[in-house]
Formats: sequence, structure tokens, C-alpha cells
Amino acid sequence: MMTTGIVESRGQALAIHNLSLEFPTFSGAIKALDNVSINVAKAEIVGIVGESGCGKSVTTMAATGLLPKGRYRITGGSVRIFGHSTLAMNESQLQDVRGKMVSTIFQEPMNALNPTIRIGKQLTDVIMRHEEASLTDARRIARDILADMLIGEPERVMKLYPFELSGGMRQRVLIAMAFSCNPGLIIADEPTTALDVTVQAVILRLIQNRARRTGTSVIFISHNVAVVSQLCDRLYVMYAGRIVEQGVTRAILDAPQHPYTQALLRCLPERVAPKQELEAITGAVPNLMHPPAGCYFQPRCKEAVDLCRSRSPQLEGANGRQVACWRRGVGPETEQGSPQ
Ligand SMILES: Nc1ncnc2c1ncn2[C@@H]1O[C@H](COP(=O)(O)OP(=O)(O)OP(=O)(O)O)[C@@H](O)[C@H]1O
Repeated sequence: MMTTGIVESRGQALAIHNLSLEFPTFSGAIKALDNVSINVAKAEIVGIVGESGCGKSVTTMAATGLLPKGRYRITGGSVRIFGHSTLAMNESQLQDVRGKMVSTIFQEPMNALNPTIRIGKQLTDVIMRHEEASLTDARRIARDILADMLIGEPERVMKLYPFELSGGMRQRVLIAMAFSCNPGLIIADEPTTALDVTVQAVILRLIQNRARRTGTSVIFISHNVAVVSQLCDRLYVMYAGRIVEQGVTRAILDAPQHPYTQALLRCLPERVAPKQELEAITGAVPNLMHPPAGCYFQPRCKEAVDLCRSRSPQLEGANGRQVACWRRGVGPETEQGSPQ
């Protein structure tokens, strides 16, 4: 996939190039990723959006070596994290990358925090290990990051065990933990889906704010375009293991090109006039063991023509705006924002 000049000149935090991956099973291979390319520049905030099962998590987990060993097969492509090629790394090299360069924040903080150790010790241990800081310095850094996460009385919270905190507070602690080892890249994989909507918005904004201040790159993974579009510089839209559209967030929101992106946006209450009905996308994501011929979205697409049913469209476009759809060449007019 092509990258923009802007992105390249700022340097890459993550460069996934044409990654294809499958999960072998007794009844056949699940083709989870097909030629996925994602670039994240240093200090850039990028969103990956799409329905459940589209391959958002598999993409970043494959890149960081978090998929179960021996259960998947890379069938093509490459991944570089800050210039380091991760696909050929052994487990200890991957742990090094995950410890020093990338932190992932998942949905359930209880699984990521040790229930038997006080918050303060968990945080200071990480900081002392990564920053080679003294205990006094590590405690000061921990206090600062917790305060940055808008945790009042950080000293008191550091004395508590994870179970003594609410879900929202635990998630803030986990985000503090992710930032505490100063990673260049944070992957936030639906980190707030389990929380209520108002808490979600506040917490996601905390990640964005600290990332902007510290120059950390972030990937927000979400099935909710509305949530990520408020936080991200650019968006990648995934469907059935393929990137179907990518571009600057504003351009995608103002003039979505792919029928799937358009459908995702039509599902958002905030984009629908008061008395208009919300649309749901009919049909389901295809079975990736037996994907349909041609464009994977064609069985659900109202605009599909014969070509869509026989040949896969490639991502095409320029200036960082690309779409994979036979009905939408991103030509000079559409780059300006007018759908064809
Ligand atoms: N360990 C595994 N073994 C077999 N198939 C898997 C495995 N992990 C993921 N998959 C399959 O890969 C595809 C992509 O899954 P993935 O979890 O990346 O989707 P997602 O877009 O992140 O969805 P969600 O939002 O539900 O997490 C799905 O079809 C899923 O069933």
C-alpha cells in the first residue's frame, strides 16, 4: 500500500505492509487478514474501525507477537515497529519490543492488573524496570501519571488493591501503567467498551491528551466510528480482514467513499436527522473460511455490479486517501471530497 509523503517524512512508529495471515483449522484455513497495510507515524493518532470479527485485533496482535504461538500462519507481508522487523523475532525479542516500544491496553483491566499487589507497587515496579529510576523517583513519576489520568488523591489510590477501585478507575490505572514505561506507541484495543458511555469518552480523551503531550503514537481500535473519529488524525476502515478505505479522519467523515464506510456512518445516531430512522447494515461479515468471490462486501452492497462479484478491488488513491471499490475510483474530483 502507498503511504503519504507527510507520514514518511515524520518517521514511522508502525509500518505493516501487505500482511496476510490465516488460522489453520481442521475444516480449513480462516483467512483472517488479506494484504493489510497500516502505517502510523511518530506522534500520530490513528483509528482502526470495523464491525466485530473484521480483523482489527488480529492485525495489531500479530504485529506485536501476541497471537497464540503455533495457531496461526503468516502467509505474506512484513511488520516494522520503530524500524524493527517483528515477524521474525523470538519471544524474548518480542517481549523487549512490548516492554520498551509498544504498550497495549485491552478492555478488561482486571486481567491486566495483579489482584494481589497494591496499585502503587505495580506502577513503581514497571517504572523502576524501564526507567532505571530509584524508588523515590518512581513514586513521583507514578503520582504524576495518575494525576494526569485525573485520579484525585493519587497517594491514596497507590495504597489500594485493584478490586478496591471502580471499573473506570482501574482502566485509568492501566492507562497510567501503559504510559509509565514511555512507549513510543500505545495500542488501545476497545479499552473502554465495558464502561458506560460518558466514562468512555473521558478516558479516551485522557489517552489522547497525554499522547499529544508526550509525542506518543496511538492506535485506537473500535467498532464505533463516532468514538474514534473524535480522537484520530487518520482512520483505517476494515472489512472481513481487508482495509477497504483509509484517509484523514475529516475527509472520511465528510465524504466516505466505500459503501461499507458509508453504511457504518449511517448507523450513527448523531449523523441521522431527528425523525429519520437509524439504519442497520443488513447481512453479516462473511465466514472467512469461505469468503465470497470478488469484493468481500458485495453480498451486502446495494451498489454491487458483476465486476464486484468476480474480482477483488485493490486499494487505490493518492494523497493518503485510498478506497478499495470498483464503483469509486478516488480520482481528482473525489479527493476534493465529492463522492462520485
Ligand atoms: N485464535 C484464533 N483462532 C481462530 N480464529 C481466530 C483467532 N483469533 C481471531 N480469529 C478470527 O479472526 C477474525 C478476526 O478477529 P478479530 O478479533 O481480529 O476481529 P475484531 O475486528 O478485532 O473483532 P472484535 O471487535 O470482536 O474484537 C475473526 O473471524 C476471528 O474469529
